[in-house]
Amino acid sequence: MYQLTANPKLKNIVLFGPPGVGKGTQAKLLKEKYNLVHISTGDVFRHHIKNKTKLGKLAQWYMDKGNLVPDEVTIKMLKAEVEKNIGSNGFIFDGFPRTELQARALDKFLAEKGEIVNGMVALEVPENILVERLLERGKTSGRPDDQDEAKIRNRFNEYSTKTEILKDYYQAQNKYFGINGVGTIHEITLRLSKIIDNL
Ligand SMILES: Nc1ncnc2c1ncn2[C@@H]1O[C@H](COP(=O)(O)OP(=O)(O)O)[C@@H](O)[C@H]1O
Repeated sequence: MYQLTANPKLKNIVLFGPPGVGKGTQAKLLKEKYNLVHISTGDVFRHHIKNKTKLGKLAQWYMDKGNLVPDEVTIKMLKAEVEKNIGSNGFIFDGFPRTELQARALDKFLAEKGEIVNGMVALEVPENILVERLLERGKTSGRPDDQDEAKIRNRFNEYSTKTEILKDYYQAQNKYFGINGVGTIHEITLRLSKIIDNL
């Protein structure tokens, strides 16, 4: 039903996968290729933390522990980011939704605008490789949540208990597309593009 009202040129993509899987790297490349607006909830929160806003202070309390920021706060922030970019070709959501409540909120919010999530593209990489990657990133990223193995493990725990089920949520709508996330950056961009081209 939503298909009829949605602008066929618009593409709203959810880039999905566990911490450290390479969503940020790929989102930046795909954003250029498809002329989409990239919204990384992690980046937006870090921006608020850097600028010491009220939202930043609140988010930091959760992020520093490797916990998810509460849904209510995250959804409000995400909506504001979308509103700032109305009229774009579409969005790449990176790090959102991360809970079923967020996914429902996104569907509802987009439907109000006559839009849909066209597809969730997921990068799949084994967890042991990811922990190594995150610790490596922690040496240069300056991110406190990348520097401590206990925090990293907690992020995976949040992922497996709250986020992973979104695979089922989108699969039920025939919108889940998983790809192997091990390979060169270029190989992975090609794998993702093949899916996006057919959405
Ligand atoms: N959609 C979201 N819901 C709740 N918390 C979020 C969300 N997106 C980001 N965060 C918070 O920001 C942190 C870092 O996010 P991000 O940079 O996307 O990390 P990662 O590399 O772990 O995928 C998360 O661990 C979480 O605390």
